[in-house]
Amino acid sequence: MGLWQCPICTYDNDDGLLSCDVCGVFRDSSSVAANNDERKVCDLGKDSGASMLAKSLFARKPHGETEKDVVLDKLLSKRVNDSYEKGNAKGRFDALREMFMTPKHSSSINIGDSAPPRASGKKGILKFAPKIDKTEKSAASLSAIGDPDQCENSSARDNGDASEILSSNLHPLKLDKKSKGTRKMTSAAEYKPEKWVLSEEEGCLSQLNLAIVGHVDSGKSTLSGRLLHLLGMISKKVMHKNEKEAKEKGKGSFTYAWAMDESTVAYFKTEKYRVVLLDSPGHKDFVPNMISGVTQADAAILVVDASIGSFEAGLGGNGFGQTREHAQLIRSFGVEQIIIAVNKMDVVEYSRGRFDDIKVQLGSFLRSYGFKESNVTWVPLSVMENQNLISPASDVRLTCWYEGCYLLDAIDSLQSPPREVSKPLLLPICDGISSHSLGQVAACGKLERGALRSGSKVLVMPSGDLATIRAIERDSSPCSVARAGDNVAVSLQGIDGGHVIPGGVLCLPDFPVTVASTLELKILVLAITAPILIGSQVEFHIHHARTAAKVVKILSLIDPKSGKSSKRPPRLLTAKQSAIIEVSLDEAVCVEAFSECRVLGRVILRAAGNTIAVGIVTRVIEPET
Ligand SMILES: Nc1nc2c(ncn2[C@@H]2O[C@H](COP(=O)(O)OP(=O)(O)OP(=O)(O)O)[C@@H](O)[C@H]2O)c(=O)[nH]1
Repeated sequence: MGLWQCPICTYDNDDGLLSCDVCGVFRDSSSVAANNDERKVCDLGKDSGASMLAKSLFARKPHGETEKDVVLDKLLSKRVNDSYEKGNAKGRFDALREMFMTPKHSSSINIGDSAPPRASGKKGILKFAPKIDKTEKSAASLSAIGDPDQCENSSARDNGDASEILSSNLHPLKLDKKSKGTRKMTSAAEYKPEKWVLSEEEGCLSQLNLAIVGHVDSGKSTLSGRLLHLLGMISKKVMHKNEKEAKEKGKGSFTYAWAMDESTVAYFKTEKYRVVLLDSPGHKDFVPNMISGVTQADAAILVVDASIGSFEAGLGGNGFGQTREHAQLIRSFGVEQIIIAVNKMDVVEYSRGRFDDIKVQLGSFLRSYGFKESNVTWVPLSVMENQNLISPASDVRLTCWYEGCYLLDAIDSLQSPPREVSKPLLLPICDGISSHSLGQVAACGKLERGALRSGSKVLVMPSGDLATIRAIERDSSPCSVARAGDNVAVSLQGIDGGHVIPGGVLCLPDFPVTVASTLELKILVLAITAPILIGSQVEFHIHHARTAAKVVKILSLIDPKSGKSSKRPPRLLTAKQSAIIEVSLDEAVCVEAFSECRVLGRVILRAAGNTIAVGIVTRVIEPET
């Protein structure tokens, strides 16, 4: 069978196909063999422009199945995965869920109680496999997207006082759509924090939310498990059980990884920080969970496998490496400080040459993604042989050339992330847990702004319902006050559990966040193979929310050098382009323009299992009423 090349994405399609298998663009009818299908192509080809191209995406699906159906099916199947493994929540939150959900505990557990929950955390999950370019242009565009000053020049302004706040359905849980007519009452600038908000707890270490990311099998879970073990956070009993089980299954090397999976805690203390680990398995199928986890990260450890071939695979020579993709996603979510843990150095005999080579190769990618050299720390280590983890290395093959810091030292050298304690409360919900029998509801997530304490009244968005904070838990222990930066589980009173959903937000009643389904975005297109068109269906991610969305307008291209918008809107977007587009979401989300609130203004677009663009919200467009 012959081939024909798509004029748009240049993919070589089998002769029998009427439209491009990759981007859906119709084959030029003049070159199609004279058969029955030819008439169909010509008929459809009477339509013109990008909308016709978009239609072709639907035309090739069998049995009337539309592209949208396919996207939604994918979303649904992914949600099934998500429902049992949350990359961001780790043991504490899973424990809460388990306590509420298992009959064994349901009669006795009260999350307001002071007893810490017994946990059985599941391994967090994540993955994705976009092909990402390293060109200077992409770098410039990406930096521009992450730079708030450059965002100011967009047409964007939040719709402010006139915003009507709608309840909405958000994935993965369904919420009845209803308008509460909630209105913004006060501008954030008018917020005056109460005294208790600003009075710091004495002797309390500041919390550092540390994402652990990297290519599949690079050793993330083994590293996390071993760190927790070395720092005394895993009991001998649990370790013994894991060792036994791992040996029985002939997988002795997984002892530490399993310890991480079953750890009762996923945090430890250093001299400077209470560190919460956000473990993120590297398989590409779990990137959505990784995105949710990374939105909470203050800094990250990117684990790379030093073995010959594995490091290269992680860089994506075959198009499926997660090392680069994870690095780029982390950066696009505002994480600036990164530790590169060059693991499995034992496999390469602790070779200095190999370490330097990895530094050169990966370093150039990191720079192109906007990481400053001063914010990147490189640590050669072997988790298996316990070299350079919580104390200086002892193996002479490493000590003979390496004099830098060990991993724990590198973590303590991270700069304390700025905390917006004196701003109005903002807690994006990464997980909601409810027990109908007990009438209790809990929300989990990182406090991004402000503070909360037991007894405070909060607004739960997008439903717009009021609830009262009943109890707060941090690091598996109850506390009366939590502040910006803390990762907490909060039990709520007076609210229907179905309204506390991942992607929702807890905020102050006088400072509700905006809820909208039509947004203007500034995006950087990654190394896609199919162009983005008007009508393209995408999977839209924003903080912990995700929903299907459609590109409804491509407004302008942005010149990577000048940052200026083109006068004429382009018909489609290809790899490495930066553009302003408008998207319409299937479900409304809690959102603010990036210039107003970074954490609610960063977005990622995915399609067919790949990340196709990263960007920011430049304008929240009022939903039609
Ligand atoms: N030789 C050697 N093997 C290691 C080292 N660290 C981890 N491993 C092995 O690498 C394999 C993968 O480790 P994991 O911790 O499961 O890797 P991961 O990155 O969490 O994997 P995913 O969750 O699937 O992405 C296991 O067999 C580990 O025992 C190391 O320092 N040296």
